[in-house]
Order: sequence, then C-alpha cells, then structure tokens
Amino acid sequence: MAKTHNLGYPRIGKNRDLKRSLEAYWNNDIAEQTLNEQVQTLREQHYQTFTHLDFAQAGDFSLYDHVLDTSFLFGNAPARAKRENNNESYLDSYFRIARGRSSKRDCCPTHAGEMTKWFDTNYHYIVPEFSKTTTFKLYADTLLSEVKQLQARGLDVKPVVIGPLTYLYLGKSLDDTNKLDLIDSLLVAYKNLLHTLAENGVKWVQLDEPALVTELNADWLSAYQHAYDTLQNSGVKILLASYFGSLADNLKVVTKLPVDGVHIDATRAKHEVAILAKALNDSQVLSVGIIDGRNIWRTDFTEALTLLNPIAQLKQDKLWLAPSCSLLHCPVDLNAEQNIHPEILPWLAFAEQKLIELEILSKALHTSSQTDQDSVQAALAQNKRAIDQRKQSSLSTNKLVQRALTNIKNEWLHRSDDYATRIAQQQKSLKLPLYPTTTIGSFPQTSQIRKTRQAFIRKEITQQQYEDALKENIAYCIEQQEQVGLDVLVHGEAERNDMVEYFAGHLNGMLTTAYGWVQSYGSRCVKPPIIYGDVSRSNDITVAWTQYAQSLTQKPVKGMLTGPVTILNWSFVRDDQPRSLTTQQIALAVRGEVQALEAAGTGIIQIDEAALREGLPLKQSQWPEYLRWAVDAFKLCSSGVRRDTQIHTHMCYSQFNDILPDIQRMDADVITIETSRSNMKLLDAFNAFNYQNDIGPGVYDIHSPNVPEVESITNLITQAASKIPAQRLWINPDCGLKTRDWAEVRPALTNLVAAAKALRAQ
Ligand SMILES: CN1c2c(nc(N)[nH]c2=O)NC[C@@H]1CNc1ccc(C(=O)N[C@@H](CCC(=O)N[C@@H](CCC(=O)N[C@@H](CCC(=O)O)C(=O)O)C(=O)O)C(=O)O)cc1
Ligand SMILES: N[C@@H](CCS)C(=O)O
Ligand SMILES: [Zn+2]
Repeated sequence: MAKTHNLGYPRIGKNRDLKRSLEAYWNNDIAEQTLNEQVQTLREQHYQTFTHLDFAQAGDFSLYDHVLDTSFLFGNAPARAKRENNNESYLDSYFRIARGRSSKRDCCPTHAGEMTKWFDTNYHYIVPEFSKTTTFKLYADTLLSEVKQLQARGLDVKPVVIGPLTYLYLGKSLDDTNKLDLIDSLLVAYKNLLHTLAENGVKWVQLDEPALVTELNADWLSAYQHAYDTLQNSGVKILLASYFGSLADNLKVVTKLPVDGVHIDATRAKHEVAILAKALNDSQVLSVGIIDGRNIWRTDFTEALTLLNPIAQLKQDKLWLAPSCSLLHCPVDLNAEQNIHPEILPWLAFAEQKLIELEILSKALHTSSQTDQDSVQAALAQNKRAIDQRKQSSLSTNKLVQRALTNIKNEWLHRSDDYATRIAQQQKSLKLPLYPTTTIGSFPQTSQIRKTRQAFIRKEITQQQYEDALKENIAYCIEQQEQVGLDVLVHGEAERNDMVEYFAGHLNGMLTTAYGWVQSYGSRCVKPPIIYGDVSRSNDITVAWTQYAQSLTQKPVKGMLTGPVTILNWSFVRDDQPRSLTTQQIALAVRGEVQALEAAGTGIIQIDEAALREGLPLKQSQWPEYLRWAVDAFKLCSSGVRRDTQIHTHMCYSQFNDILPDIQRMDADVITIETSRSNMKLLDAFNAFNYQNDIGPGVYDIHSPNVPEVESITNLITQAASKIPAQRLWINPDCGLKTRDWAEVRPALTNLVAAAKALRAQ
C-alpha cells in the first residue's frame, strides 16, 4: 500500500488557541511554564492527526515561524537576539527577533527580523540574515525533544526541515556577501543534524526545497548538486520536497541528486508526475502531493486515481502519498462550520478532512481486506456524488454575470482623460494644499470594536446596536483626524473584520467561514473567504459608511475599497475556471461600487491592491501574462468615473522596481506605498522610470510601535522631493493603522501633519 505522510499541519489550533496563549504570554498574563503547558496541549492535538498516517512529522510545529526556527536550529539567530549580560530565556530571545522590542517596554530595544511572504502564499516568515561573519552551528535540542516525544508514542518519525538551498534563498545578505558562498559551512551543520537524527533512530528526513519551483540560474543549480552530494550517506534517508509549482527546467537536476526520494506537487505540476516516476531509479521513493494543500476543495478521487494508478504500477512500494504542500495554508476543521450552505459543504475539505482523503486514496490504490474494500467503495461513491453535484450546481453559475463579462468594452479599461487633465480638474474641485496629508484607511481596530462585532455575530446585540456602535467609532475617528489636522480623511474601516473578508461577505458567489482561520504571521490570522461561484454585487457595500463619515466633516472623506486582485489572492479560489476570469468578475463588482460611491458624492476613492505585487507567479517568465490581466482588472474597476473623481491605490509591499511599467499602466491618480523603512530608496526607481502620477511614499512605519519624530518625517519627505516633484507628493503612513493603538496613532499623525506644515512653509 502507498505510504501516507504529511508535510506540515496548521499550528494555530482549532480555535486559534496558539494566538491566545502567545498573546497572553506577551502581555505578561501567563508565565513561561503556563505557555509551555498550553502549547503541549496543542501539540497533543497535532499528534492526533498522525493516526491517519504512516509517518509522524516533527518540526512543523512552531511558536512563531518555522523559518525563524531554522535560523535558531543552525545557530544563525541575529546577534541582537542575545542581550548583554543576558539572563533571558531561549524563548524570549526568540520572540525578541520575531517581534522586536520597543524602548518603551524594554531596556534593550531590538528591531524585529524583517517579515516577508513565504513564496506565493499569504503566510509571512522572518527573513534569515547573512553576512561575511555568518557562521552556523547545530542546536538540535528542541527538534530532538519533539522527535523523542513522538518516538515514545511508538510512531515512525520523519522530521521536516527547510533544505539548505531554500534556507539560503529565503534569506538576505546584509553586506555584499554572496549567499552561495555560505553553503559549505551551512552544509557542515546540516550534515551534523542528519547524523544526530540518525543516532536518535530517525530513518527518513524531509528536506523542503520549494526554491526548486522558481527559475534558478546555473550557480544555484550546481549548488544543489554540490549540497546533496555532500549530504548523502549521513545515516538517514532524504526525501527532497518541492512544492508550489512545477520543477520545469530544474527537473533534470533534481533527478540527478543522490536523494532517497522526491516529493512533487501533483496539483500544480500534474504533468511532471509521470515524467518523474520514470526518471527516478527503482530504489528512489516518489511522493506524490495529490491533495491540494493550498485550497479547500474536496479532492476529485476519480481524477486522482486516474493519475495514481499507473504510477502505483510503476513504483510499487516506492510510492508515497501526501498533500501537495504543508497544510499550514488551510483552515483546520470543516466540522466546526455550522453556517455554510448545505449544498456547498460537501464540496469542501479543510486540513483534517484532507488527511482522511489521503488515507482513502491510499487504500483505494491497494485494498486488501473486504471491509476496507466496502468502506473505500462507499467513500469513492460519496466523493463522486459531491464532485458531480458541484459541477452541475446552479450555485456556481450566474448567467447575468457571464453576460455582463461579454459586454465589457475596451474603453471601460481607460479613464476618459489623461492624468494631466484629470489632476488639474481634481485640484480645482478638491483644493488640497501642497503635500496633502492622508492615511491609508484603517484606524485602530480596538478590542472594543472586535468584541462588539463578536456580540453581534452571537446575536447578543441587535443590528441597530451594532451599527450605532460603529457610527460612534466613525464619529470618534473623524473627530481625531480633524483635531490632528489631516487633509483627506477616512471613515476608519471599523465595520471591517478584514479588508478582504468584509467584501466577500457582501458579494454573491463568495462565502465566509466562522472558524476557517489561517496563520498570516505569528499570532495573527485571517479567514480567507471561499469563491465558489460567479461573483457579483447586489447592493452598495461601503456607501452608507462613507456618507455618514462625510456628513460629519467639511474635509473630503476618501471612499475605501479592496481591489479585485487582492480579493482574489487572499481568498480560496474556484479551481474550475482561470483566476483571470474570476478576477474580472470581481473587478466588475468593484466597478459598480466605485460608481455608486461617486454617485453618492465621494470625490476620492481608494482601491487597495496590497496583494497585486505579491501575487506575481513564482516563475518570472509567467509575470507578463499575470500582470496583463491583473492590471486590466484594476483598470476595469477604476476607470468608469468622471475626470474630477480622484482614484487612489495602495500597495504595502514595496519592491516595485521590476514592475514599474505595470504600475504606470494602472494609471491611479495617486499611489501610496511602503517606503519609510527603506529611506525612500524606492523612489529612485519611480524617478528613473519617469513615473507620471501622484505618489504618497509612506513616512510612518506602522509595523513599529515607535512614534516618528517631525524631523525624521521632514527628512524623509525632503529626500522624496529630491526625486519626485513636490507638487506630486502626498504625506501618509506606510499602511493602515488597524494593528496600532490610538495612543501611538494620535501623536504619530500629529507629527506627520506638523512635518507637512513645516515643509509647506519652506
Ligand atoms: C495586510 N494584511 C492582510 C493580509 N491578508 C488579509 N486577508 N488581510 C490583511 O489585512 N495579508 C497581509 C497582511 C497581513 N496582516 C495582518 C494584520 C493583522 C491581522 C489581524 O490582526 N488578524 C486578527 C483577526 C482579525 C479578525 O478578523 N477579527 C474578527 C474576530 C474578532 C475576534 O477575534 N474576537 C475575539 C474577541 C475580541 C477581542 O478580545 O479582541 C474573540 O473571538 O475571541 C473580527 O474583527 O470580527 C487576529 O486576531 O489575528 C491579520 C493579518
Ligand atoms: N485600507 C487598508 C489597506 C491595508 S493594506 C488599511 O488601511 O488597512
Ligand atoms: Zn497596506
């Protein structure tokens, strides 16, 4: 029978238990020992998932981030993790890098490690830091203790560790060190790890190398050969795991590596499974990632078995089955959901259900006993019913939406006037000063707001009470902005649990879950909505909130929307039509909302596309195709307005150098971006490209609790003005303020306005 294993499981627990424990510890509400006890309970739940599997994976659980764990495992924690005369626990050193420490709360302020997106997911990892002085040393105690815990339960343990090349690939060089120059010293530590695991009775180790699905140059490819040549014969068998895409040109290199098995993502590289099965030798295991770890759809068993049957013939007992990647990116348990449409519920599988699917598929390949045969046949039949029913369901299709798409005219993708004409008109109607000040949209989502929403969801308060509470919050937010003296105000987004989930809750063809939490970073989670059908908008979504805010002030209130590409990239998408088509449907819906805002008198409308840049495919050769439809979707939703309506967009991930022509093609009147941490360097690229439209480079790093001083803001804007004409500059924070407190936001925005006034006076 094909062996089953898992690449990783969600760590947060069924009810975001890890979040609650961590935040209680950080708040000093519980001691380290209590945290450890609570985490152990969570791990016990994690271990329950192994009952379906032939191997128990170790090393996939993490208190904050598995990449940071890898840095600590190989002794590459940044030096600032250790305070001088340190008596801090390992845990606190770890959190020092994970979260940083501000001077307000600690004698030794420490800046956190940089966070960035884990490949094309919405999970953020802490970037490893490398320099000329980097050395590596194995600290395997934490991993070993987990291995031993599992072995004591009689389980066959397969530790999961990020592979050496992917670890280097993920990191950043703080000086001009070539990361590949570090490979030999890193390999000594890896070899040491493999020997240590072997001495502790481990037979298989999974080394994750998702960097192999990117387009690597010859130096990286030969480093792969060198690394795995070095790691062979270390006493354990190595399963090299690739995921998130096809191996493409790297496949040839992978088949030459002296490893004992290769895992491939059969959901994104289906065509490579048979090729790899033939290319591997008889003693090498092929692990087929047959269950989609990046989505929530039930697996089509008929399709899966059609793929697997010939492979099983060929590979016999050397075939393993697994999810395509770690289940970290999936919600935990579908059984917790009480309110999903009964017709849609059978179409879905969350992490728990996916492991059961794996077990059934393995049995379906080789059923031995009659009981198994009966139960497998029943499961296959039930699966077929659900898959067929989804294909035929009227819930997935909406003829009106499909007709609306065919009616889209090319001119809908363009503003009626060029930027110069538009901005002149907008200046006339808006009458904003030089260096206009604004924010990105959200203001602190206080515990009070979240508790009130929770009470509304639990029906403890009425809709009227909930709306009154939100209005009170909006009024407070407007009052604060007026006091601070900002020029363009926002309503503050108090009504939104999340910038994507909120819109999903108001669009047809999308559903939101009650407990479908997925880790975004550390203790922070999101509930990605599920796009199950054609998307459309029936009612206005944001108009009433924006109008209410506008009724409280003479200053312009900016309407705030999330753009189609971001809604797509941060949702679970349907797998029965191209992403581009789904995005176009969302774009039409957002276009309707933009026009409704304009009709209601909103003169400035921001359409956030935070996830447009990060949604770029992992293979650069596929960028042009993605950027074509992604930018078109933005243009479709933003272009149907008058010339004097000002369209803003916002992107908080900053590496735009390579996509500036596409940013220009978006043709937003104003773009606000994250720049404060990079000292406005990004603007060099805008300058060199001769970018034409208005820009609001962020001057307040909202990821840090520190309040920026007036002088630091004026310095940043002075630098910006040396690159971009002052007439085209806006002053704003890097991103939304929802994770900050009012106590930080108020003085920070006061300083921001003071800096703008000082610069205007000059
Ligand atoms: C910009 N970012 C976003 C990404 N993806 C998104 N889908 N949305 C984003 O904004 N990706 C990239 C980044 C990631 N950044 C963040 C930042 C912050 C969070 C975050 O704070 N998440 C919250 C969950 C927010 C939420 O939806 N809350 C609900 C549930 C209310 C709740 O928790 N109630 C409590 C009681 C209240 C209390 O005591 O506070 C309870 O039930 O116990 C809501 O507001 O209704 C988090 O807590 O993790 C995520 C990504
Ligand atoms: N309008 C959103 C954008 C975040 S990227 C906010 O301010 O939170
Ligand atoms: Zn942002």
